[in-house]
Amino acid sequence: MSVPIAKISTETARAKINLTLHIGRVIGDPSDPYYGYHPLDSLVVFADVGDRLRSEVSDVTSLHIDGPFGAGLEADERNLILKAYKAVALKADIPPLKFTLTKVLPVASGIGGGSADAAAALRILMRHAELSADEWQVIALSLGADVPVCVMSSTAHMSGIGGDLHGLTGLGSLQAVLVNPGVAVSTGAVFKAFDTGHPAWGEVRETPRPQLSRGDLLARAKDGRNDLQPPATAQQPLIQTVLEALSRQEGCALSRMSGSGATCFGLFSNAEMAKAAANAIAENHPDWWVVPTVLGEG
Ligand SMILES: C[C@](O)(CO)[C@H](O)COP(=O)(O)OP(=O)(O)OC[C@H]1O[C@@H](n2ccc(N)nc2=O)[C@H](O)[C@@H]1O
Ligand SMILES: Nc1ncnc2c1ncn2[C@@H]1O[C@H](COP(=O)(O)OP(=O)(O)OP(=O)(O)O)[C@@H](O)[C@H]1O
Repeated sequence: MSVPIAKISTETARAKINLTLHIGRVIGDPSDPYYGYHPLDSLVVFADVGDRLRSEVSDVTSLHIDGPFGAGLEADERNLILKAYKAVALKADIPPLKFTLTKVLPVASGIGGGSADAAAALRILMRHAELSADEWQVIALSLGADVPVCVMSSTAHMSGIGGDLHGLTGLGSLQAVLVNPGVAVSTGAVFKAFDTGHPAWGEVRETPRPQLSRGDLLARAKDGRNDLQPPATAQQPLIQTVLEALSRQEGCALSRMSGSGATCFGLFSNAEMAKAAANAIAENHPDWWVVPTVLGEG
């Protein structure tokens, strides 16, 4: 059975938000394939804001980037979209594709923009190549720990180093505001600081603390935390300023950092309160990226 080929494809690369992120002790066994990585346990939701990726069957594979955050990103072979293409091309016969990425999400900001772009590219490539579910999973994880969950792009419990996924349905949605203060944070550096900074951040468990397995999204979020927030804030104190700006807003039920930062989210009782909070923060900080959004739908 051959895969039906669409000449033009489009995908949205939605922002990934770690409502909770529990981290365990670094994998210290050099014979382990995930040596140097950390076991994690996370409740992941997706926002209704994201990058847009378009592809068109062409004579040669290329990438063009535009959009508000396009200038901060090179369109060369280091880009995760071209890495995804290359990884699939090693396994299957795929046509050259001309990709256009509209970069809406800030780069290196804890909301998986690069991972979501790679995942969007994989979803497009799935229309051009027939590989087994296991092969797609191996390719996704080889591109980044967040890529498999971004391929799913729906509410999930994530464990292992990021590749063990369990989809969660019926948990509804949350009104939220995302805020990034315009400072890039290196994921690897924050994990390193997490390792070396103890006991300042508390004791590191060998396996990460499990998630609450009942209740709605807000109850589950409130039960957990982001273990990377203290080491990231120590590296980038502006994160604390963002968290305070969010928690000061009327109706803010919870404020927390996502991923390795620096983007933080605030959860609000309703859409009006989220919009009012976003307007107030944007007015005080015109240089910050501030977006009211819905988390967990679709
Ligand atoms: C922090 C999270 O965003 C939470 O969702 C992810 O775990 C990070 O996912 P990602 O950005 O796709 O990460 P990768 O590109 O695979 O790894 C970047 C770096 O983060 C560290 N890393 C990442 C994932 C993990 N489970 N343990 C780690 O220690 C490693 O030092 C690695 O070199
Ligand atoms: N298409 C892309 N978009 C964004 N970053 C990319 C892309 N391709 C490669 N990168 C590189 O990947 C790195 C991480 O980008 P990304 O936006 O996924 O980080 P992040 O939001 O911190 O992720 P996480 O939530 O997984 O920690 C950046 O330093 C960037 O240079």
